[in-house]
Amino acid sequence: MSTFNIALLPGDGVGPEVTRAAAEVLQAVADRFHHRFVFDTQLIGGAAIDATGDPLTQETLVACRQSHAVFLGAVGGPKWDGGSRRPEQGLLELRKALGVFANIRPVLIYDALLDCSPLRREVVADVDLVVFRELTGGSYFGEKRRGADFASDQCIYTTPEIERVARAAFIAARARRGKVTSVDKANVLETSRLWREVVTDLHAKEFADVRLEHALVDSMSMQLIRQPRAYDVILTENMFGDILSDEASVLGGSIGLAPSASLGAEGPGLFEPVHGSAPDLAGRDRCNPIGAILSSALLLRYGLRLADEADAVEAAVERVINSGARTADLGGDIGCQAMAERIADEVLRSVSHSHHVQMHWG
Ligand SMILES: NC(=O)C1=CN([C@@H]2O[C@H](COP(=O)(O)OP(=O)(O)OC[C@H]3O[C@@H](n4cnc5c(N)ncnc54)[C@H](O)[C@@H]3O)[C@@H](O)[C@H]2O)C=CC1
Ligand SMILES: CC(C)CC(=O)C(=O)O
Ligand SMILES: [Mg+2]
Repeated sequence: MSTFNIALLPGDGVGPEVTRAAAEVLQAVADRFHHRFVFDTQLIGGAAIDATGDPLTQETLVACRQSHAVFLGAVGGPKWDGGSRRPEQGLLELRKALGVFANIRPVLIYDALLDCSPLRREVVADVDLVVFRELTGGSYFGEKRRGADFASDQCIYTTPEIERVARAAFIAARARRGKVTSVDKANVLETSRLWREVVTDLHAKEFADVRLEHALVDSMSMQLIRQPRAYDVILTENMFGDILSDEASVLGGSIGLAPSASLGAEGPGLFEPVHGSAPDLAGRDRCNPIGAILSSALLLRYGLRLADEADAVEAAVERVINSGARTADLGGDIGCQAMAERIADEVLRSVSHSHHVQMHWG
């Protein structure tokens, strides 16, 4: 029996609900596959500010560093808006401290949910794409200044920062359909001009077998919903990736379904749903836990290298969706907890088989 330490950071809003759901499914995996998962629950975000004044405490950081993988729910909410310490700052600091520069956001389309997307069936059917978002650079991390009548957020990218996330995207593309669309704003931004040069050079030197195209972020955000099947791997910088991946989640039917994995060169990965703390749903058992549960599948695959176990979770999610179970965001009336229980039960009964295209990276 192998033992893995998993740090759980529930955070704020629906964060604790979806974290509980993911932990329940992970426990089912441990039972079904005879592993031992030791969960260490720690504060982050607004919950950490309330308890300690700090959105990321040293205790939380040490627990994360000592773990094999970190699972995070969500942070933020109106309670802390306008405060001097922001919950979101804790998450940004954690990403930086763990060095998780590549944020991988697969967009999953379930046939049974095609009608949940506001887009036409024929537009979203068979979409299979993944966003590689740079996660520890750009304007979220540059110097912030605020004067009486001005504010600025500096956006800096270095060549190594661009190269390492681009390399991850090219490697993923090789294992998929062999195409990378690099998104920037090179007609306006100097950082984007460097981004385009570095991606082009790396492609020529190491990945000439992969098809590379460049797109400007404004037209990309239009094409992504007009012809999403045109894309395989979308590579982009931090803020553009944040925005495009929320947009892309609409293709699958709900942001509540969308998972993510954040990986670095070494150390534990960070796994979190794409959505935020959804204050409108918090504490009501109304949110969809599937984005979190699929993030726990990514934790198994990339964080713990347990591919069969990850397949089992993904297959269990698909079977439960195919059975007609729907949370409110998808037009149903099943609660977050009941949905998690159904998926955990399916995991316990599972033999591993999954149709999802696997990414091999990290
Ligand atoms: N990774 C994180 O912790 C993130 C935190 N945030 C924070 O979350 C707070 C709320 O931000 P919003 O802009 O409202 O984004 P949000 O993603 O929390 O919610 C946007 C919309 O999606 C819905 N939604 C989100 N998660 C859902 C789920 N699991 N099931 C069903 N519906 C779901 C919400 O009800 C809302 O209508 C803010 O404080 C923001 O800073 C936002 C994004 C990411
Ligand atoms: C720091 C987070 C609130 C940024 C975000 O929206 C995300 O990572 O998806
Ligand atoms: Mg976001």
